Amino acid sequence: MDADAIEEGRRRWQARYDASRKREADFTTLSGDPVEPVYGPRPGDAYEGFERIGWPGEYPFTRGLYPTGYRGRTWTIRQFAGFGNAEQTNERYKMILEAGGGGLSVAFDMPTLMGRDSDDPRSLGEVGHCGVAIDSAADMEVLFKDIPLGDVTTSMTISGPAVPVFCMYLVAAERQGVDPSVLNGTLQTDIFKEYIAQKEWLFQPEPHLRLIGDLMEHCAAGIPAYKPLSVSGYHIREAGATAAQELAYTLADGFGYVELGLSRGLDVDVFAPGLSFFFDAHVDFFEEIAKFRAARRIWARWMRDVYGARTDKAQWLRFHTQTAGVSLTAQQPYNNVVRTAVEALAAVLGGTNSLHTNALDETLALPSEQAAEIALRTQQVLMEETGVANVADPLGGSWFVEQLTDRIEADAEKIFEQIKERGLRAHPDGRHPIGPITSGILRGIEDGWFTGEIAESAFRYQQSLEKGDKRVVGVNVHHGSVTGDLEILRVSHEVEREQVRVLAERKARRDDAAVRTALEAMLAAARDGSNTIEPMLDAVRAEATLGEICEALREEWGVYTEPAGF
Ligand SMILES: CC(C)(COP(=O)(O)OP(=O)(O)OC[C@H]1O[C@@H](n2cnc3c(N)ncnc32)[C@H](O)[C@@H]1OP(=O)(O)O)[C@@H](O)C(=O)NCCC(=O)NCCSC(=O)CCC(=O)O
Repeated sequence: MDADAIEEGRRRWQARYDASRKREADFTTLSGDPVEPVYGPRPGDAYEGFERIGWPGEYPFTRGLYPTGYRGRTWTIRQFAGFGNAEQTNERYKMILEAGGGGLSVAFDMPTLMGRDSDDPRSLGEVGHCGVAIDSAADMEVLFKDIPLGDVTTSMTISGPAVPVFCMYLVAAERQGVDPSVLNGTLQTDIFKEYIAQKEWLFQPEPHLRLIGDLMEHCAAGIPAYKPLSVSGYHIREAGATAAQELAYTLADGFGYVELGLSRGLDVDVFAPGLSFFFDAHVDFFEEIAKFRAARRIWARWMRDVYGARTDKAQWLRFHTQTAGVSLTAQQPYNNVVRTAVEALAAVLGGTNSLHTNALDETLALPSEQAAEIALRTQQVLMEETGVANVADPLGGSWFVEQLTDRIEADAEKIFEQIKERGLRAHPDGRHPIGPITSGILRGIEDGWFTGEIAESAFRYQQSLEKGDKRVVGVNVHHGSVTGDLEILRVSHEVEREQVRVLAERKARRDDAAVRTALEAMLAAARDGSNTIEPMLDAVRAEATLGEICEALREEWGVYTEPAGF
């Protein structure tokens, strides 16, 4: 790009920056020297390929979504938490909010993630263990007791049974007297990554996609700020994918949901802002920063050029980041604080919109209160002390980071081609039921391609670790203990007994006939193709349990068994 065009862009950015609201904060270095809100080429210099880098707040958004970067608003500190019953988790949420957490993020226990009630024999031993147990709207009410749902953005990490759990959240809001249309938050929902990596699905892919389409329709029509899909690379990366695979599979999944929305006749400029993303911040500092920058650029280009999005918001890739659980070690666990800080810094330099920092004890158990607090404070140290929130995309223009960004983008584009090819194998006539990327994803799930590719990457990494080419302190180098014992959070089995008892009591009190009628109406909608959300809401209002709703749908739609493969 020639120098004049760069200057014109700078002036455009400056005008938008001047017109934007900034935080009341001291934007100088520790020594008191002023810093600019963003840096670019020296005035008068040309810069080849600058259109790929650009200015913050402008297409292709490589440097961030807002002209102000974090000067307008810092990222959301959103710590993922949940354990035991709704009451215990509610206490933890209040502690997080009092300590300066900016939003909530619900971790559900395994039975809830699988759409099963706490009294299901298959839930035995798991109730309240890796997250909070939620059986019905009544539990959801307790979970958010004294937390005004209209004022706090709430993320819920659930995908198989996302839609019924979302209905419980809506009903809890209704019972607080909050108008659902003002709710703001995020539901994970992303089912593609379940088949690809995390493996927590309820049905075949098609009925899941149908439910997701219902949810997108419902939110686009009536809950404009809510993000019904958090397209997640985190679990793909944690399963062993490389950075480029994480990026490409996740963005492809995002394209799949765009195709789903379009196939339902929704307006891309209306529903696309409801898609947000969730990435892993692993420990290779620069590669991660490059990944985040490439993610925004690829998404904006595809949204504009392939799917016809016209507004900035529909071209924006907004993302939450979690530091890499898989990088934490049980050996010398206090070192995990350092790893997490470095990973969090990469997320921030990559422009994350929201961040979870893992606690040092998470390889061993759910975080203790003390470990959870250190994790939260890690973000606050970055935010308040280091000056990283003063300048947008401070590594933009670094030869290394720009080249890494380009390379990861090119790798991702190659993977999109492979996915499209798989779609054509499934539909050689080019007539795709939902869209070309969706066909490729579904084919890649069916034939185990994604799983195989990830397994291959995980295997290669493990080999290099075992050979000593890759080094991890306390694991294959620098052995020995630097710390004493950790105090681990243990969730008592009493939680399960109590949850089962309360559930039985609630079931005894409710009107069973009303539950049956509501479930029948929901199944009728499932059969006739109309939107399932309203009848599901009625079932939830009647205190139908999560297990009852999911079981009814399982019976209707059948279950999914992964093809065997190696
Ligand atoms: C979009 C995100 C990513 C972030 O939403 P947030 O509300 O926190 O932040 P945001 O939208 O970026 O910002 C809030 C509002 O401020 C505005 N805003 C932000 N920065 C601004 C700036 N500089 N200038 C002007 N406005 C600005 C935004 O446009 C938005 O307004 P408007 O709303 O008006 O636009 C959302 O989807 C989210 O919260 N995701 C979290 C997902 C999550 O927690 N997942 C946990 C998974 S845990 C998991 O899966 C477990 C893994 C495991 O351990 O196994």
